[in-house]
Amino acid sequence: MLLAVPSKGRLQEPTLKLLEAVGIRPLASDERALVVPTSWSVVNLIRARPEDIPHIVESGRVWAGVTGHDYVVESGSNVAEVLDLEFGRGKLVVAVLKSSGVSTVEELPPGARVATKFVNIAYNYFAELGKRVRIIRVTGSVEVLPQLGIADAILDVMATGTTLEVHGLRPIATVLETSARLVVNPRYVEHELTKKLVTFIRGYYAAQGRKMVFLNVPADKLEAVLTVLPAMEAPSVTRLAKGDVYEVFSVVPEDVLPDLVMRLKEAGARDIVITPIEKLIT
Ligand SMILES: Nc1ncnc2c1ncn2[C@@H]1O[C@H](COP(=O)(O)OP(=O)(O)OP(=O)(O)O)[C@@H](O)[C@H]1O
Ligand SMILES: O=P(O)(O)OC[C@H]1O[C@H](OP(=O)(O)OP(=O)(O)O)[C@H](O)[C@@H]1O
Ligand SMILES: [Mg+2]
Repeated sequence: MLLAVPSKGRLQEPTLKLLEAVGIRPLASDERALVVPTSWSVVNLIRARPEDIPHIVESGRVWAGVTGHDYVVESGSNVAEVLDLEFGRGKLVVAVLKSSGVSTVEELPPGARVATKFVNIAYNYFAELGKRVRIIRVTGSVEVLPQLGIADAILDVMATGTTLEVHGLRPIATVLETSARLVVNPRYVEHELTKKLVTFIRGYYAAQGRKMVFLNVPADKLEAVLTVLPAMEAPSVTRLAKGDVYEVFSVVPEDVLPDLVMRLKEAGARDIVITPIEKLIT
């Protein structure tokens, strides 16, 4: 399987971190290598620009990739977005200079110049509104153009809003929400290897925010402890080799742990061990 990963920018590091967490470690010999073998021998990474990944995956030679939803829409490529990877979250907005006095897209004058690198999204957005604008294609650093008098508005990614603020801009409309997605060529969505990759990524995300809890409980306290201990199905209970003591373990939400541990101790639990979960395949 060839899997396209961002070669730069905001998505590069979280994508490689996710793949490592799933167990797919790049075995790159050379930093500049664009084809990288991995610890999953059947998976090779292709390092590509995020905006190019939808086209590359649509070609079919590369089965799958990680890129932003905005680039999938912009490309118009026929790829399946099988997972929202929850990073690279932002939204595409139309923004204008605060000093322009414009506060809605409707107030933009006919023929207003809109600078963006998302030309197709912009064209479709304004066409649907029936708003005549002049779209100016740029490749980046869009936010500086209005104050230079080169554009009346921009259509670009906003996350915290800092870049807009710094350039005296105000968002006046949200065009779409975006985040990193696992995109797969439609021919390979049902392939065993794709299913394995999706299962392991889902397993990693399901494990986030959960911990394993192991504890020892004297037999006469077992009932009281079990009423306090949450579980996905039910806690596991095994009798220790000696003494009238049980070992109990369960998967619990991480955020309830501080109160839970105190309640377990009060109910009679002891030797409470808390461990992380690498993956939780449900
Ligand atoms: N500040 C941000 N916060 C969250 N996601 C972002 C942010 N900037 C970009 N993204 C998302 O990351 C993806 C790739 O954008 P990225 O910035 O990494 O590359 P690029 O913008 O194409 O290149 P460049 O950064 O050189 O302009 C896009 O889907 C975009 O929506
Ligand atoms: O709303 P904010 O939090 O300010 O983020 C939005 C900015 O981030 C990105 O910039 P750029 O692509 O240059 O940053 P990156 O290299 O980290 O992706 C994007 O193009 C915006 O300019
Ligand atoms: Mg960027």
